[in-house]
Amino acid sequence: MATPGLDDDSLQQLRSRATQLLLKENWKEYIAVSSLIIEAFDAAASAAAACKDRRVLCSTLAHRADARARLGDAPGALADCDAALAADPAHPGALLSKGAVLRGLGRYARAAECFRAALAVSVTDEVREMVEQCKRLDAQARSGAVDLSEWVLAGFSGKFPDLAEHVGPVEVRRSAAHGGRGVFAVKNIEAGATLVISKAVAIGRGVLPDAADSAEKMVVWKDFVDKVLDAAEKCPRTASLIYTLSTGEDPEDELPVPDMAQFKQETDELNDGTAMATDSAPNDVDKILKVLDVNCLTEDAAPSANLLGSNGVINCGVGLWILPAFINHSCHPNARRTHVGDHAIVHASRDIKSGEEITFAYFDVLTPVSKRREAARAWGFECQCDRCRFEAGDAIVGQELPKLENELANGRGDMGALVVRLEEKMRKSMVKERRKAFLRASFWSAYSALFDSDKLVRKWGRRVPCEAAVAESVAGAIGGDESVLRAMLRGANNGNGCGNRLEVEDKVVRIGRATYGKVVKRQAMRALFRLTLDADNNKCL
Ligand SMILES: C[S@@+](CC[C@H](N)C(=O)[O-])C[C@H]1O[C@@H](n2cnc3c(N)ncnc32)[C@H](O)[C@@H]1O
Repeated sequence: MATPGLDDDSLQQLRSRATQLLLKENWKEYIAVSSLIIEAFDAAASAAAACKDRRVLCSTLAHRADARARLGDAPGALADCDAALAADPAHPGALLSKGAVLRGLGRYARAAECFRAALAVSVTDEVREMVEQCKRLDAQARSGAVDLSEWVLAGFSGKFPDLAEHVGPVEVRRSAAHGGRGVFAVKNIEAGATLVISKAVAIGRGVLPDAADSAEKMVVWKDFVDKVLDAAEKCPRTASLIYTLSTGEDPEDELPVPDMAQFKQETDELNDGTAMATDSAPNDVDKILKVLDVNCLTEDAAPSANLLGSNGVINCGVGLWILPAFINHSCHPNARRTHVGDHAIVHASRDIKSGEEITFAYFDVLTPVSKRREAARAWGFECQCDRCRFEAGDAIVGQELPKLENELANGRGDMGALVVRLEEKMRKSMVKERRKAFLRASFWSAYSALFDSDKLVRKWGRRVPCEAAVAESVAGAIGGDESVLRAMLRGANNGNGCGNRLEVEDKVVRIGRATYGKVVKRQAMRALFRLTLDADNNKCL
C-alpha cells in the first residue's frame, strides 16, 4: 500500500537507506532519513492505522529513539518511544528503547517496568538481565550500598561496576565558614560511609605523558566544554541544574540554596523528560563557561597509579558533577572522592557530626601553605579553612615556615635534616597533636623523601618519628590518601613502635577505609595492601 506523500518505491528506497545508516551507526543521518519516513506516515494518519504501516512506523520511531538517545537527546528519544507506544502499547522495540533511556536517566523503577513489559512479549535472557539490573540499581540509588571490591582487586581496571546516583544524609545549606553554599551532614556519619554518588554531566579525558604541555591539556578541556554545552542543549534538566551553580560573578552568599529534591531522580516529577522541555533554560554559553571555571573537578589519577605506582603516564580527567560541585574545599577535609567511570563517589574520610560541613580537597593538600594558597588562587578564592588559618597565623612555628618551605622547594638538601628541624621546633614550641598533623601534612614530601631512603633513616635514627606514626598523624589532618596509606603500610610492616599486630592492622584498615570508603570491603582492602607491599618490597603484611 502506498503511503500518501510518498509512493511505495520512494518509501522503500528511504527504508533501505535508513537501514544502511543504522548499520553504519550514523545516527545523525539516520534521524534525518527516518524523520522523512515518519513524516510520510504522519501525513497519512488514517492509513497508519493499517497493521503493516503501523508496524513500520513503530519500529522507525523506536530506532529513531535509539539514535536520539545515542546523541544524548533523551527527551526526544522518550517522545519517540511514547509515540510508538501510543500506536502499539506492546511494541517490544519501543519498550526496550524507552527502558534504556529511562535507565540512562536514572529512573530505574520505571525502566524496569518497560523491560518487564517487553519480557511479556518476548522472553530473552538479555531482557531478563535488564530487569534485574534496573532492580539492583534502583535499590542502590536508594541505599547507596555499593561494593567495588572486585573492581579494586582487578587492579582498578576492567569493566566499571554499574552505579546509580545516590544522595546520602547530606543537604545543601549556607556555609558560614566558606561563604556561599556548602554541603552539610544531616546526621552523624561514620568514616568511610558513602555521602553522594553523582554521575558527571560530562568528562574530558586524555592519557598524557607526565610532562604534557598545556596545548595537549587544552585539547582535553575543549573536548570537555563541547560535551557540557551539548548536554545542556539536549537536556533542559541538565541545563537548569548547571545554572544552580556559581559563576563566580555574583556574591555566593546571595545565591539561592537549591532544593535537595532536584538532585534526587526518584522524586523528580519531570516525567519522561518531555515535560522538562517546557521550562527549559536557554543555552547560555557564556554563563556555562563561567560555571565550568568555578565548579569543575579533576579526576584523580587512577587510584592504581597512586597506590601501585605509575609509569610516567597520567590519566588526565576533568569533569562536572552537579551535587559535588556544592562541596567546598578544605585543606583539612573530612571527605574524599573516588572516580569510577563517569561517577564520583564521595565518602566520609573521617567521622562527621550532624550539622558539620562536608569538605573535600580540590587540589593536592599534602603541600606547604604557600603552595596551597597559589592553588586556591588559581581556583579564584582565598582558602578560609582552619588549617590555612592556623598556618598563616601561627606566631611561633610561623617564622620558621618560609625558611623550611624554601628548602623544600629547592629540594636538594637533606630532607631528614629538614624533618628534624621541624619536629624539634614543634616539640620546643609544644605544638599540639592536631597542629603537628597539619604541619607534617604540609611537609609530607620531605617526610616521604626521608622514609624512602634507608640511608637517611639510619642517619637520623631516633631524631625522626617512625613512618607509621607520621602517616597516622597526617591521616588525622587530611583523612585518607594513597601515599599516606602506602607509608602506613610500609611503616607498619617495618614494625617500629606502632602497636601490636592487631592494632597495626586496625590502623591500616582505618586509613584504607578513609582513603577508599566502605565501598571496598575489608577482605579486598587486605588483598590490596598485600599487592602494594609486594610491589614495594616483596614483603607481606
Ligand atoms: C565548587 S564551588 C563550591 C560551592 C560554592 N560555595 C557555592 O556557593 O556555589 C567553589 C567556590 O566556593 C568557594 N569556596 C570553596 N572552598 C572554599 C574555601 N576553602 N575558602 C573560601 N572559599 C571557598 C569559592 O568561591 C570557590 O570558587
